[in-house]
This record gives sequence, structure tokens and C-alpha cells, in this order.
Amino acid sequence: MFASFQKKYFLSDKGIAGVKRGVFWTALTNLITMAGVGFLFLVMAGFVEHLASGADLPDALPIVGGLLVFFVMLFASNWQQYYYTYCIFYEECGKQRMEIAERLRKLPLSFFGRRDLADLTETIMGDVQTMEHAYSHVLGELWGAIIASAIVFASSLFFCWQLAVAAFWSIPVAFAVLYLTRGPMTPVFDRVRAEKVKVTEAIQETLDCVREIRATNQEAHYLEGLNVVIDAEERKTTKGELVNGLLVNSAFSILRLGIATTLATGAAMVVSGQVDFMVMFAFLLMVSRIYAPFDQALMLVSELFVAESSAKRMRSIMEEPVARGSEQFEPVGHDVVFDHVAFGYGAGEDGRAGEKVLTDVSFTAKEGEVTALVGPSGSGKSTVSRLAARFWDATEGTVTVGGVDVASVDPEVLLRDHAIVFQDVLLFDDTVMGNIRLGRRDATDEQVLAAARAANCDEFVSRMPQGYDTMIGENGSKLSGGERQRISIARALLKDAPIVLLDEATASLDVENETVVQQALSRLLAGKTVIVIAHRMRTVENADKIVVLKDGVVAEQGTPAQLKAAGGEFAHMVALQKEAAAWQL
Ligand SMILES: Nc1ncnc2c1ncn2[C@@H]1O[C@H](COP(=O)(O)OP(=O)(O)OP(=O)(O)O)[C@@H](O)[C@H]1O
Repeated sequence: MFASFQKKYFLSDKGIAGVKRGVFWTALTNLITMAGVGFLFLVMAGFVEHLASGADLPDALPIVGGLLVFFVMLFASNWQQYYYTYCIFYEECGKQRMEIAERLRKLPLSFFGRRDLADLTETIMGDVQTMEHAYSHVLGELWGAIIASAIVFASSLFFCWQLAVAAFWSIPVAFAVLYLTRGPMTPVFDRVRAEKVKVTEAIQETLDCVREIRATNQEAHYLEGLNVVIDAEERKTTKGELVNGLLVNSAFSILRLGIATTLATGAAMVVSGQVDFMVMFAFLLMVSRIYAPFDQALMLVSELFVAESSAKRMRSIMEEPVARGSEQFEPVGHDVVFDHVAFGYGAGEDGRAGEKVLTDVSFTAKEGEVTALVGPSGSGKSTVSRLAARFWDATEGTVTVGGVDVASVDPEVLLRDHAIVFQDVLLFDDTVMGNIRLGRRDATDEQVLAAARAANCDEFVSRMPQGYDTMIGENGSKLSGGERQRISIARALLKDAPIVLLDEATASLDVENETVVQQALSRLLAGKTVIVIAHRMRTVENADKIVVLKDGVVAEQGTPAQLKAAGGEFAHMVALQKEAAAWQL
């Protein structure tokens, strides 16, 4: 039973142990509270007896002692309950977030192509938060209340089974009503969540595109769009809350009907002489207490239904197959060989063929040489370089590094041999030093500085207030495009990996900087397998080999001189660029 419960609510072993303890301590707290009521009832019965028949007043000392013991037990039990129903779950949910983030890190990039990023953000933040609240405020409370009331019900059967039934019948009925509404309510909650994802998406988009929105004077249009999705979310949430409120209040009313039935049954039994008035009074006192622990559980039980859906979404990420492979990677040299490779984004998923973006691509990028990929926009250059680093797996043919099929190697192990400079440089809100050190975590300061100097970072970093210790803002917002790219190059240089993938590495540099960085690159790339993507023919004229891609196929390959002489695609591109360079405004 606990195993399916653990799976249903996506709990770790420690989490399920916490639930068990939380339930135990909540039940005990409820029982101690009930025992306190019983104790006060006995004291009061003593007073009533004194008033009725002049019996001795109960002794004060045992009463004070009893109350003291009661308060100490209640405090201790409450404390344990608090720890096991709250503290443990904040830790549990923190761990869940980390587990999901870790899983996402290992998932193939094709997964992110299929899944909406706002939806994933909502799962990591919103769904985990829902679970956090459900675990801490509902699970323990609910089961603790159920167990405590079952024990009290069983004991009260001995005193008067008719009154016990009259007092307790409403608890299972109230829960049954709520449970039956689970089916129709789940789609309502799912719709509310879908609207929330839309709001997150719209806000993310607005923030991501804030520059473009300003530049095109689209503020009013975007705000209007944002308003529409926020309004829709508000409407769906209000509707969901109203339906939920209606059901919960019906359950509350049914629960409280137990007081009326206890009173009516008790009165009838007292009148017919079946029970003593004090027994009826004791039952009335009990019903005034027994429903209280259910109040919060009833109000929030719908959160458990929502939490089930949240757990399902989290499980779907955790069950997503990660890109696997051997951790043993012993290539012979680092030639990168594409052998009749075909590839389509989305191929193989949900049985889809995926539209081919590469067909029958074969070439070798030799160790110690620079292989340049050129071709029109959309011809597949970036895709080829991504396949070399196993960001995706080829759908046909093989990509090998030093004779080893990359599809058989663990992606993390494979990437240790790759240094990559992307077209869109991603920087972290850290110091310049910290950002470069991402290339190699264990690098000394001297090694980081040497890489930075080689990438020509010194010039702009020396103008920064704290030099290499200056924080560069979120995604390097305080840096120019060229500066960001130089940091990224420094990272790659520091990594000193045998294979280097440069994607338009020098696109944001001015002529002066480009020359310096090119020199640094050619010095430091010596001996490596370099695959460079460049649009500008000037950049690739010194390459050892050029592979020209057109519509996903290799149109031609050879040295720059051979290709120019052949007068084919490459020669045509060189001529076009010369023409473009001659243009004047
Ligand atoms: N993540 C993706 N999902 C689906 N299709 C993609 C994805 N990335 C690229 N494509 C498509 O694959 C084809 C090749 O794209 P690729 O980025 O490899 O071309 P490219 O030659 O590098 O282009 P550019 O020079 O403009 O950067 C294009 O048709 C593109 O639309």
C-alpha cells in the first residue's frame, strides 16, 4: 500500500517515512487533545456530582498535575507533528526540484524540442510547490485525523454504539462526497494549470523580447496580449475556486450534520432512559472536538487531487529516457568522421519520421586540421556540428570520433573532449573569472588569466571596476556582443579539449578584434580537430578543408584552392561575398 502511495505522490524513501511519522504524530496529537477533553469532562462531572448530591469536590492537586502532564504531552507531540509534516517536506520538495533539474540536464535535446519550456518551468516551480503544500498541510492532517477518529469511534462503541454511529457517520459521507467529485474536478484543475502555463509563457516571452518590443513600439500590443491571458487565467481560477468551494462547503455541512444527529439520538435515548444525560453530554463534547481536525483536511483535500496530477507530470519527466552510453571512451586519435549520416529533428519520436534536414552526409574532419562548414542559411551547418557532439543522434549512418561511434558514448563523457563556442553566447550572472572558469572547473587563476589574455579579454576587462572579479549581470547584460564572445572563446581555450566546434565564433568582433582573436585561435587550436561554421569566406580561406552544404547534402568538399578552382558552389559564394563587400550605402 505504501509503495503505491509513494509512487502516486512521487515521494522518496525519506519522504514516505516522513509521511508515516507525520501521520503517527498527528493522530497522537488528536488523541491527546481528545484525552484532554475527556479529562476536563471527568473534572466537570465531579463538580456536577458535588452540586447534585453534595459529594466531595475533586482534589485540586491531581487536576493541576493532570493538566500539566496533558500540556507537556500536547506540546511534545505537536512539535514532532510539526517537524514531520512541515520541515521534512520542505527538504523533500527541494530534493525533488534538484532531481528534476538533474534529470533535465541528462535528457536529450530532442526532449526540449517537444516540450514547452514554460510548462517545464511550471512543473519545477508550480507543481513542486503544490506538492509541498499538499504534503505539509493535507497528507498528515488527513490521515492523522482519520486514524485518531477511527480509534475514538472504536472506543466510543463500547459506551453507546447508537450515539457513536450518530456522531461518526458524517465523516465518511463527507469524504465520499468530496472523493466522488474528484473525477469532474480534475479537468477543472488541469485547465487552471494550463492557463497558468500560458501566463508564464507570455511573461517569459515579454521579458525575453523586451528589446524588440521597445524597438518596434509594440508595448501596447504586448500588454494587451498579456492582459488577455491573465484575465483568462483569473476567470478559470475563480471558476475552479467557486466549484471547489461549493463542494467543500457541502462536505462541511454534511460533517456538521453529525452534531444534529448526536443531539437528536441522545435526546431520544435520555428521554427513553436508555442512557444517562452525562453520557449524551460526553458525546456532544466529543463531536464538538472530533470534527475540528477534519476542517483543514476537507478544505485542502482537493489539493491532493491536484497533487496527483502534479506528481504525474513530475514522473513523466523522471521516466523520460536519458541519452545513455558507455563511460568508457578510448578513441584512437580525434578524427571526426560522418559516414552517410541522415538526420531529421523529431525523427523517431511518437513514431514520426521527422523531416530530413541532412541526407547522406559524409566527410572527415581530421585531427590537427581546421574543417570549415559553409553553405546557405538553413543548409544544416549547425546541425552537423551538433551531431558531432551528440546533442542529437543521427537517424541514419554513423558519426565517429577516433573510430568510436558517438551514439555509444555517454554524452557527458563525450563532451569532455569537445570545446564549443556557440553563436549565441550564454553567460552566467557571475564574475568574468567565474564565467571563464566554466571551461575547466579546476583551472588555477593563472590558467584562467592566460586563456583570457589569449582570447583578447584583457583589453575590456582592465576597464571594468573590479577587473576579472567584476560581476557581469544576468547573461552578461553589462557586456557588448564582442566581449561576450571573447569570454566564450576564453572558456573554450581554457578547456583545451581535443575537438573544437566554433559556431560563427568571430561574428560579433570588429575587424581589429577579429584579427587578434583569429591569431589566438590559430595558435591555440594547433593540433586539434576543429570544425568551424562561418558565413564569411574570408574567415575560412585558411581552413585545411571546406565542406559545402546545400539543402542538407554535401554539395562539394576539398581545400579552398581546389574548390575555388572547381568553380562550383564555394567559388560562387566567394564571388557573391566579394560583390557584397564592394557595395556601398
Ligand atoms: N531545433 C530544431 N528543431 C527543428 N528544426 C530545426 C531545429 N534547428 C534547426 N532546424 C531546421 O534544420 C534545418 C537546418 O538548420 P541549421 O541550423 O542546421 O542550418 P544552418 O546552416 O546552421 O543555418 P544558419 O546558417 O542560418 O545558422 C533548418 O531548416 C532549420 O529550420
